[in-house]
Amino acid sequence: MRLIIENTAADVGFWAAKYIKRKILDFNPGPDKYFTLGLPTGSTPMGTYQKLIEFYKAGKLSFKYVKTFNMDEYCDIPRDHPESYHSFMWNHLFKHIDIEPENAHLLDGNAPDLDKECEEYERKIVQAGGIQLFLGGIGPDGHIAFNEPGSSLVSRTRVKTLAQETIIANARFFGGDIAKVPTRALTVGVGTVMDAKEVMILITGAHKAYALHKAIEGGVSHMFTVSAFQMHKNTIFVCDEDATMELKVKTVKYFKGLHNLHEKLIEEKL
Ligand SMILES: N[C@@H]1[C@@H](O)[C@H](O)[C@@H](COP(=O)(O)O)O[C@@H]1O
Repeated sequence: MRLIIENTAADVGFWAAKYIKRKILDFNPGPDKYFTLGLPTGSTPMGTYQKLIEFYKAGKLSFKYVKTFNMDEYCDIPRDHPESYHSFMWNHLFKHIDIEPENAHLLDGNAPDLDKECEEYERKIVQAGGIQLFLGGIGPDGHIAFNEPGSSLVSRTRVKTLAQETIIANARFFGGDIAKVPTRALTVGVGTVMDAKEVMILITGAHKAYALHKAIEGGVSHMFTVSAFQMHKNTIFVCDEDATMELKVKTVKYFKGLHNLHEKLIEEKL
């Protein structure tokens, strides 16, 4: 595991975007070789998306040969609802870059047969050659995607009922009205994300400090699904100073000592 500690949430977004750019460029995608990127929604990745858009606009990065797979989508709200994850992704990323719309995959939370929709999604990921890099955020209860506490750590894409904590956390996007937050969602499983070649999880803010502590210093537990990534060969956690508040001094010192090594991961190649 790597833990990258940046000063601010904005620095986290910049670091993550530079890492994604570096990975895509190194992969050298083309018509016969698409780079597959897993993506989250939420406020945490917004800075990363903004920087990716800037790279695209500056001609430093293209998404023409990139396929994306989003982690999750609400059920029971229309696709064009302003708070659907479809709307979020189009507004915050896809409409600003050169990705082909058919390459930007999102689950359909209104599909007539939700189980079939989930099975199909898994099949599409396999067909695309698996995910190269899965970007994720976490909920304050340590959930990844919508894998709420108690989710199987080998779960696949499926329908989930949201935990009360998630509904409360997400009410801010629905005018603060808990009754308006959907109670079900489709989500990739922990196992689906674990299959990715690499996983990068962004954690920012003091309100996520306990979650970061549990994610990397606690044991692996299905009650804290992000902890599963302790068992993944290639996981990078990127956090800001505020999120380190519950970590041991020893942990912080160790990873800060690796700063120069971490900078090499995002170095621009000439
Ligand atoms: N399903 C999403 C998660 O994928 C996301 O990581 C989490 C955190 O969101 P935020 O980044 O806004 O804290 O929110 C939702 O629950």
